[in-house]
Amino acid sequence: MANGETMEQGNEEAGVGEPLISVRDLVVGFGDRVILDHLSLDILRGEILGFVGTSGGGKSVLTRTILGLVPKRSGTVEVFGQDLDTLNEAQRSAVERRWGVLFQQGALFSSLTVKQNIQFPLRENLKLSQKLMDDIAYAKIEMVGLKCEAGEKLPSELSGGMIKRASLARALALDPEILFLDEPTSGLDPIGAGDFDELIRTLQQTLGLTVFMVTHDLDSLHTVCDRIAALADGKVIAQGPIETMMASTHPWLRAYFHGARARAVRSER
Ligand SMILES: Nc1ncnc2c1ncn2[C@@H]1O[C@H](COP(=O)(O)OP(=O)(O)OP(=O)(O)O)[C@@H](O)[C@H]1O
Repeated sequence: MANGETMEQGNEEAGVGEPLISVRDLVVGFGDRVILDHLSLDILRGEILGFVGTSGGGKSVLTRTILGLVPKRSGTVEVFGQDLDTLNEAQRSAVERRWGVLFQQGALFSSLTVKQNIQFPLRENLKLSQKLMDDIAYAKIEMVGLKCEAGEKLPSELSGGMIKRASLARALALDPEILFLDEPTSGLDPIGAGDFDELIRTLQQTLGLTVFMVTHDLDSLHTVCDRIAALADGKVIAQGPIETMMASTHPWLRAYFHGARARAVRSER
């Protein structure tokens, strides 16, 4: 949070909806290391929230904790107004169907074609005819800007950018309301990264998605994020639109948003 700013003020500033995900007082650690130390954060309906922080600071750990993949020591995580700890298995699966995840490495199944990868969550969660599953897979392939021939290819036959798009298509298979993206543009050249950012923005606007995006990419932060939250020392130290982050006096934020790389990005814009 910027100096003296409350979370509510930050939300109003961004002009977006109510919290879809609320994290309160979250503590996560491994052995005697505390990674997230009483962290609180809201992800608001309809926004693209960029999440930045030092390398190894716990950005992926937060994502994985929200998704229920890492146990927490204390605190609460509410998704769609429900505390995941209080849900039974069926209720939890129902919540999980409402989010899509794009992990850093894409994580496609290497022995399945793109089409089969996209159909994997459909098979796991729904009973659909093969024809309908094919129609859905090709609709998602088109949605992410791939040619329909890509559906028959194995991940090893795709470029890095195509793998990102195919992984995104799989994350969209169940028409999620919220997308979690872990460094979606890492490994892409600047043009590929810019195209991918544009795709995320278009999908967010046309599908009404909420997006939580862990990123180091200053271009993405400037061009597609409605709000940014910054993690340091296990806590969210600032959040708000890019202007709020740029105006922060916190040393890490100053170095990040005003350092040599940041100046280079701004001069290109
Ligand atoms: N399962 C685990 N067991 C032990 N330590 C872990 C585990 N998962 C993550 N960590 C540690 O937690 C810390 C935070 O990791 P995390 O991957 O969340 O960082 P990050 O902010 O996403 O970093 P980067 O920007 O480099 O991807 C790291 O020191 C990591 O080694």
